[in-house]
Parts: sequence; structure tokens; C-alpha cells
Amino acid sequence: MDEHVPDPAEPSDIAAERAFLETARAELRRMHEDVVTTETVQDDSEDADYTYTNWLMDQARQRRAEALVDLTDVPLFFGRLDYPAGTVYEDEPEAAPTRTGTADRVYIGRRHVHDENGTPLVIDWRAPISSAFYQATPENPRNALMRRRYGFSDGAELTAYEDEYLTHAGGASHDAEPDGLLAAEIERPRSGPMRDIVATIQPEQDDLVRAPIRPAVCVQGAPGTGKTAVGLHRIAYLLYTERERLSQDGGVAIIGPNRSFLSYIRKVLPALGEVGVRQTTIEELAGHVTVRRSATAHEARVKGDARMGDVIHRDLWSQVQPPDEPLVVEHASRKWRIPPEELAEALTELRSRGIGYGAGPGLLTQRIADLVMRRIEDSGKEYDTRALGQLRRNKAVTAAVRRMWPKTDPARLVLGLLTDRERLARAADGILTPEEQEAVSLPGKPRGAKTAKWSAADLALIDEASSLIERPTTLGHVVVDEVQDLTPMQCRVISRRCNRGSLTVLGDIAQGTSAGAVGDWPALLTHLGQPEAQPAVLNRGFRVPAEIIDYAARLLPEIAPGLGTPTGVRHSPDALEVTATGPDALEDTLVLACREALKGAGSVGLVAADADIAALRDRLAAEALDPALVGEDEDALEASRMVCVPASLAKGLEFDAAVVAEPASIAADERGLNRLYVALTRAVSTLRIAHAHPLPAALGEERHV
Ligand SMILES: Nc1ncnc2c1ncn2[C@@H]1O[C@H](COP(=O)(O)OP(=O)(O)OP(=O)(O)O)[C@@H](O)[C@H]1O
Repeated sequence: MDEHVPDPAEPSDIAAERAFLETARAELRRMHEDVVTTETVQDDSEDADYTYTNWLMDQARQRRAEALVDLTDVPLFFGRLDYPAGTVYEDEPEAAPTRTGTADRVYIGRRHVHDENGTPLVIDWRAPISSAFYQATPENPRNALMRRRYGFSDGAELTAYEDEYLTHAGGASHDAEPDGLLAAEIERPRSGPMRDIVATIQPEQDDLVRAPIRPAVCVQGAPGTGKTAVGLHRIAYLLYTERERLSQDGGVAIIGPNRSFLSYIRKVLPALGEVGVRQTTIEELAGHVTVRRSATAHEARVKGDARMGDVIHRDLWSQVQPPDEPLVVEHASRKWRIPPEELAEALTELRSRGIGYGAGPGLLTQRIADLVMRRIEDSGKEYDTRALGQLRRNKAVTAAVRRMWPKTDPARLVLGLLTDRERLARAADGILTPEEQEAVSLPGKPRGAKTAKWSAADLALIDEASSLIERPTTLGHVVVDEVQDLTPMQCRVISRRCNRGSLTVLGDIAQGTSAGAVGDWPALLTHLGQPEAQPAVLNRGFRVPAEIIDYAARLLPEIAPGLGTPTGVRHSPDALEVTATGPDALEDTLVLACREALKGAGSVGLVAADADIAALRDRLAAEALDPALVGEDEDALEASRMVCVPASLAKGLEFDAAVVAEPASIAADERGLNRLYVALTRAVSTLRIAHAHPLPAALGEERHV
């Protein structure tokens, strides 16, 4: 095999690679030109069908042209795999740019580029052949000889590369440290939103990214192991392999914990060429009304419980009532009488068909009109063909239907249920205790659904009612991030929108902070309608240096016993500093830590208990550190390098340097230690902790400087 091993790197190699990059760029420009200058085959007849077809073709052409624009700040390729000559490009001449005397070179990039003859120059990272780039090892080289990863300057100029020989014949370089560029990529200072990781996806992540669209993929991943990155790249991958089917099935959505998080991730998919993906929160997905207050923890817990589904179901269907009296319908100068037993029978029959509540009034009207019609026929009386329609619109018929099967609106239904103690007691009898019924009741005496004091916990209830009335439209694929915070009722919001279990579930039980969160994987997956799914575990932390993750992991035995301990792939001995101060000196210490952190490159995040963050932001502003506040400003992460983060919104975010204020305050509330675990795992390079109160005991022995 020796003869297949490419020459070792030579100084001229960088120049040659840059030249190839230029060639690929030129070909991409040509592809773009081709699309722009190719006339759509127009049919100029007046026929409307052709006009529409032409319009569609034009749209497709414009989309394709957009996709082929060369983004000069995004490298066109990021890696290369070398194979024995002749094994990839069978008909390629020796002089082709992707062949040398000894090897066929496969360049991997964000999109496909080919030359005029159709020979590929850059292969899309999602194509089957590209999987070897992420998966090949010396033990299982997948026929490849060598993997090359490129380094680029900020201006996307190719400046370096790193080779990994995949044949044992490669000898010494087999043992070479392959992760230099990975570490450099992770440590590249952050400015603003999250970046894609397409150049450095790791094998365990690639397995999840490329898993088939079904069955559901579920990931338990420690902080910074790349769950969010996996979810986003998986969407791009599925859109590549199943684009048409996904669009027919209702498109793709990613559900994140809040708007700040969505703002943070919003640029990853567009950078991968995917712009049509819905990025939303569970509240937006379920939202039928305006949220005006926060629920108490107890209220959120009870409202999040799956038993609420039964209460709503019972309340809704209790509105369907058989009549006590006969129905008398006047038609064609005669009165027709339907006895109550017959009407009740019609109701029972309809209900036994398992129809949605919303379909009932229409079907019942039809059924009653049929009953009257049959009597008219039996009487031998002449009738005209419009009789059935007239009966359906007959006032006595419609009034009877309104009484037997009233139309309802989901928000009005839930409002009625949660503001009428007797009605709630009837619906919740044997399901909720009187004390729980008290907890779910809405405050005040709202006049209507628009003005009621809804909390976020009510949204899932209204969505439940809505789904019983009319089935919601489904999505082709749903990716749910930070799933550990969902209540059972919120899981159901998602489950009923998933098309035949096409779902990716990402979470970390240890980071569960919300009241009413399900708390364990088997229950979570059951509520999501995926009881068979088995969570895959990601435990290699990329974001957080080992020194920090080891410290934060001291909390795990208390907050998530049984969960494996994560490891950090990077080491940085000075990454962590814990400083104890007196209460009067705490703010000064934090300001100093932020000031120091700002001397380095990239973003700085100050994380504090929600109640403390506004005052700290004011102090940093007074010190001219120009802080932005997450939650107040949707673009906070781009607005300033210095960002203040209430602990409740820290989830999913990261900073080159993190400063954590007073862990005991963050840990004070319910699930506070979980919140602290989140806060302690946001740093890419350094974490500074300052405290005036004792640290929570679970952090163990203090490690002060
Ligand atoms: N293979 C990789 N190559 C480069 N960077 C990576 C890789 N995997 C993860 N990262 C980086 O590590 C950081 C953490 O990734 P991500 O936010 O996806 O993790 P997470 O598991 O969702 O974390 P959390 O649980 O804290 O939300 C990000 O900056 C991401 O770009």
C-alpha cells in the first residue's frame, strides 16, 4: 500500500491548495452564471397553466441562483480525503485537478461544485461519500488514504492544513495529534451567534446527524457536547436526503427554550444553505393567547401534569348532551317529531366513531336532517330536492344541535373550566385533589379569553383543547432542544405535531430547571409518543475545558444521580478561578473579573440569579463596560461583547469567558442546583466565580485563589 500514500506536506502545498480553491471558486461563479443566464423555457401562450409552470420554474431558478452565490467569507471547502488513484473518479484524466499520479482527491465543502464537464470539484458534506471524512479511522479507513483538514483566516484565506494518514503504512503520522484544528475551531473567539461545525463534526456526532429520518433520534448529552449543533446539522442533512418528502409532510421545525436561544442559533442553518426551517419555542407553537403572568411553581407543575389532559377531555365532551325533549321541525307545512331517544342514539353513534369534537355539529346536523327526511319519505309526501339542504338550515334543527353539541373555542373552553369552580370540580373529580383544583384556577374574573391572565403553563392546556376540537397540522420533522425542561403537557403539544414519529429529541436531564419538567428519559419519551426510543449518550464536552467541567460535575450526584460524568476534550489549567469576598466587595470583584475578561478576545458573559442581574448590569454600565442584557434585548449577543445573563436564560448559550456571581443565590430556588450547573458550564476558555456567601455544599471543598 506504500505507493498510495501521498507525498508529505511540502511548502508549495499551501500554494497549490489555494490555487485549487480559486479554481473551485471560478467554477462556482460559472455555475451561478449558467443559472442566471439560462432562459426559463417560457410558453408564451395565454394558457394559465403554462403561466403558472413558468412562474414555478422561474422561482426555482432564482432559488438555485441564490444558493450558488459565492459567500467570500465562507470557505468553499474545509477538508479533503485522498483515495487510491482511479477508485473515485473512474474516467478522470491524469491532468484533472482532483487527481494526482497516486491519489484521487475528494474535497468536502458546504455545497457541491463541478466543472464544465460535470466532474465534481467539491462534494457536499451531506453526500454519502463525505461520511468517510467524519468517520474514517486508521482502524477502519473506508478505503481512504489520508484526511486533510484546512485552516482558514477570518477572511476565508486558506492558511494551514493538518493531515491524518489513515493507512497503517502512514507510520509516524498515524499517531499525530489530529485535534489541533478542532481545538482552534472551538477556541476561535465568539462574536455573536453560534457557528456551524460542519468542518469538524466528530464521529459520534456524525452518527446522529446522519441517522435515518425514522425512528426518532434521542440524545442525552452533557453541556457542550454538541447537542444543539447535532440537531441543526441533522436538519440540514435530512433536508438534503429527504427534501421533497419533508416539504410535502409540512416542513421542518426546531423548537428551542426561548427567543434569546433562537436568536443565538439563527444563523447556523442559513450558513449551511437552509433558510426555510421554522425556528420556534413551545409557547409559540402552542400559543393561542397572550401570556400575561408567570405561573407559580406549584401551578406550573399541576398544569404541566398529563392528568390535565384527562380533565380537559372530560370537560369538553361533557358539553355533548342528549336532549330531554323531542325535536319538532316544521317543514313543508307540517310538523315532524323526532323523539329524544332517537336523537340520543344519533349522538352515541357519532361519538363511537371517534370523530374530533369540532366535526360533531356538522355531522349531527346532517344526521338529524336525515332523520326528518326519512319521516317525510315514509309519509309518502312529495318533497323537492332542496329539502335536505333546507332541513340542515332549519332553525329548530340548528338550535337543537347547538344544545346537544355546542360549538366551542379552545381558549374559551379552558377559560370556562379554570374560572368556574363547580365545573372544574366536575371535570377534575377523581383526577385532581381539591387543592390542585385551587392551584390551577385562573386569578380574577376575566371577561373573555383576550383579557384573562394567562400564564405560559396555560398554553399547553389550550393547545390540548384545540387538538381535541380539530387535529393540528403536522410537521415533516421536529427537532426539540433542551427537552429536559418540558412538562408532560408540553411534550404532548410536540407529539401530536410529529408526522409518524419523525422527531429528534435533544436534552440533558441534569440541566432540567423548570417546575413540572418530566425528569427522566423513559417518561419524557413516553409523553413524546416515543416509548421505544433509546437515548444515545454524548459525554465528550467540546465547549468547556476539563478543569471546569470536572468542577461543575461535582453537582451531578445530587442533581442527576446515575448520569455518567462528562469529560472535557480540552485542558486548560488556568481555566477556573473561584474568589471569596466580603458582601461589600462582591460587585467590585465581579466588575474586575469582567474587566479582565474583556482584555481577552471574544464574548464575556456575566451570569447571576435573575433577581440580581439588573443591578449588576447597571453597575457594569456605570463602569462603562457597555453591557447588553439577555432577555431584554433579543440581539444582546451581537449588541455587545459584554453580556449580562439571568441564570434562567443561560441555557444553550456560551461565552469565551464566563463570570458567575454568587452561586448560592443561583442555587436558592427550586431546582437551583441544576440552574447552577447550567451557569457553570457556559465558558469556552475561562470561568471566574465570585461569592460572598458560602458555596453550595454540593460543590464540595472550595478551590479559592
Ligand atoms: N465537532 C465540533 N467541532 C467544533 N465545535 C464543536 C463541535 N461540537 C461542538 N462544538 C462546539 O461546542 C460548543 C457547544 O456545542 P452545543 O451548544 O451544540 O452543545 P450542547 O450540547 O447543545 O450544549 P448545552 O447542553 O450547554 O446546550 C459550540 O460552540 C459548538 O460549536
